[in-house]
Amino acid sequence: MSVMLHRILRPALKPAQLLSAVKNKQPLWRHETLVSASSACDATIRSLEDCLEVNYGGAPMRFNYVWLRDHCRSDASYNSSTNQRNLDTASIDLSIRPDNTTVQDGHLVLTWPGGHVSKYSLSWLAENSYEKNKQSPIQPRILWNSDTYKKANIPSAKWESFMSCDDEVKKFLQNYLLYGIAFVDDVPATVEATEAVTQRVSLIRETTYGRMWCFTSDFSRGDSAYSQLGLDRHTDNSYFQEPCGIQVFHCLKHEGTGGRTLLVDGFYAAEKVRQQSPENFELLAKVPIRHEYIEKSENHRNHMTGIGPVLNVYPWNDEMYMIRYNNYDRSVINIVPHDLVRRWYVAHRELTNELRRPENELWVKLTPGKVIFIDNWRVMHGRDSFTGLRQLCGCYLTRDDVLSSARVFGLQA
Ligand SMILES: C[N+](C)(C)CCCC[C@H](N)C(=O)O
Ligand SMILES: O=C(O)CCC(=O)C(=O)O
Ligand SMILES: [Fe+2]
Repeated sequence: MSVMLHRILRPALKPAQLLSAVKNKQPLWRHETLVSASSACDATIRSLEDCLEVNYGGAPMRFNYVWLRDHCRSDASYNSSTNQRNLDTASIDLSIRPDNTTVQDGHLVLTWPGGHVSKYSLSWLAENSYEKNKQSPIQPRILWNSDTYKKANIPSAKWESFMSCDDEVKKFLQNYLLYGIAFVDDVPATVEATEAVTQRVSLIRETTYGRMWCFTSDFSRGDSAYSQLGLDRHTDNSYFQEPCGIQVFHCLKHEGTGGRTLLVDGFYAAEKVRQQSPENFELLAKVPIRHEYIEKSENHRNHMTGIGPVLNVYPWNDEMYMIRYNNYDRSVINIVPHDLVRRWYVAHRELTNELRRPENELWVKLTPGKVIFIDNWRVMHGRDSFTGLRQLCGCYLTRDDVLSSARVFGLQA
């Protein structure tokens, strides 16, 4: 491939400095090197003062020199079989600049002072540039209310194919990532089959409630879930520092009335608050709230607390990643000054009003055979009060493990 090198010479020094520079053998000119490669993967490169500008297709991309040295993919710098860095980042001169810059066969090739050569494929650079990534969310989602969810007509996975076909699990995970809920139908109404379905997705997270749990309204634990009472929308484990990422439910039996499951997209409601009153959104994203689970019975002793804002937002792009909303388990507010407390209640009321809009409520009756996976960092669940024997089994999963499964399938998560 032919590579054309154009040197654009620009005075780097003021005339008065020139003389001493000559004496001290310093470079007189700062080089802005334009490298244009005439091939299918045309790229032009400009060396700027503190970064390299790469024009390759889309918008110009800028890469800091230390970043480039740090992200060198040569064997000495990076172990490509473990995908781990070998290079000690602290050994890089923070004012490093390459001595030579070229484009060869779709690669940017840099020669560093001392002779080390780094090669980066242009497509890898484009994929990993700030310019490419600044626009996209960490996790793409489709926020919903009852109507839009129903209209989307998302198919449930089916037990048979789910258990035998990876592609079925991939489709299921894609729906789960986008909507925060997903269903598997025709599952045998047993704890074992529920466990098997879950394990197709990921690891089960054991908690104080057990690994696989099966519960009914017997007050076996100190929590209203173990009653026949209706439960308002909430997320579980708000009293964990890291609430479980997923909740799995399978209703194995119900001989009675009521007991439908309520689902509400918490992010949909919170986005409404963000649009209507950014200051309330900010309060919900900043004010620390404690949740607590205190259990003191013959068989169980627990005292868990989790502290964090109701809305958890990535600080670099304001994207929401977790909502912690459970009015039952919310603990004493005692680390917030009174005037902020007043404003927080106003913000909390606005969010609650949004969460309670009937058009945001998706009601489903869980029946034997239907397993639901709920994103417990996003979608709230609740239930009608009920009569009769109702047996629910399920488990929790850790979010990291589920997202890992999704990425292994090539999904963005
Ligand atoms: C699901 N399972 C019945 C096992 C536990 C229920 C835990 C309920 C608790 N109030 C919470 O919101 O975390
Ligand atoms: O009984 C139900 O449908 C759900 C109860 C509940 O909120 C829970 O177990 O986390
Ligand atoms: Fe719950």
